[in-house]
Amino acid sequence: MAPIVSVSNLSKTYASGFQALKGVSLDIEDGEILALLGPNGAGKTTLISIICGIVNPSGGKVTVGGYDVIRDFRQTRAMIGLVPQELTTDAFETVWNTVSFSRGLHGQKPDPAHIEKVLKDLSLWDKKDNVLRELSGGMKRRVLIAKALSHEPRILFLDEPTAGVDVNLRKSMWEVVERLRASGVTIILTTHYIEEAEEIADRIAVINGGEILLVEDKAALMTKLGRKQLRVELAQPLERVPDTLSSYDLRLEDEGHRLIYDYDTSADRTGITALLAALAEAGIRLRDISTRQSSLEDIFVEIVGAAR
Ligand SMILES: Nc1ncnc2c1ncn2[C@@H]1O[C@H](COP(=O)(O)OP(=O)(O)OP(=O)(O)O)[C@@H](O)[C@H]1O
Repeated sequence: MAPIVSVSNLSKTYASGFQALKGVSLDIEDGEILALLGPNGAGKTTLISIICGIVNPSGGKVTVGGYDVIRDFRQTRAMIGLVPQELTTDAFETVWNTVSFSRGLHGQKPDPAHIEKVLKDLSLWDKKDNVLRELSGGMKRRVLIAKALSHEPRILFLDEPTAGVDVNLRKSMWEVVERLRASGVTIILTTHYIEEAEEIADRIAVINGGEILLVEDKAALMTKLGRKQLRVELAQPLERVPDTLSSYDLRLEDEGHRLIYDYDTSADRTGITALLAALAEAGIRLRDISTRQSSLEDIFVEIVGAAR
């Protein structure tokens, strides 16, 4: 099936001369939840702003549902709902009017039944006649989601949805996201919380310095999570890994004081027994041994660090 969003060789240089995106290519599948993970300033907001038609690219191409985001702006914008980081709506407008107006802005005919459903789904129904400035921060965030869903988009972008949000709201937001996914909506969320990506995403893309470093199924990343590391502290530092141990994929750390061996806990043979025997045979004396489970956090730090 053709991807619902296709980004190819996208670049963005801001007027200041800063290059925020450097040849980004990414396909987003219909119906998936993709987490776009990256540190501050990585280019996440720039990327989704271009897909949503808010920021113009400097080069490259983006299609949404087969339409070009620049040439066919109306069609692509109608398919997309965007939940921005901050609320910029009129503080004196009511919840009902704000959300209904948003539907109209996207060229859709009024549909009070749909607006009612969206407000009920987001537990905002009893606040429908309140003006926005009377709402708590968490409720305002839910209004942002309601606005983004007002025109029944096929694709929903959530930019840092849980920054500064309490645990309860976070949970209820994930329930909403799950329901939307079940109804066939494609969801892209940006975050720098790794646990968040781990919890909810089907696929994870890591972006840093305006470049996509990795796009992978979460399940595949989880397999990497299943990997462990044997850390051998040496009595005497080694300058390099001896040739007799070259059949093992070993790394030296801490100026030769530590040997690192990565192994798969689910494999029939981890290779640990043979490795320890080989170390003894090579006359290498050990001071200590420990094992460590790698996490998505480690993988993230590793790939972002390696790219620097
Ligand atoms: N209008 C602009 N003019 C100049 N530089 C900009 C502009 N908007 C963003 N940038 C720069 O582009 C880079 C990427 O910004 P972007 O907002 O896309 O990052 P982000 O990954 O969303 O970060 P965060 O996690 O902090 O929201 C940053 O270095 C930022 O300073």
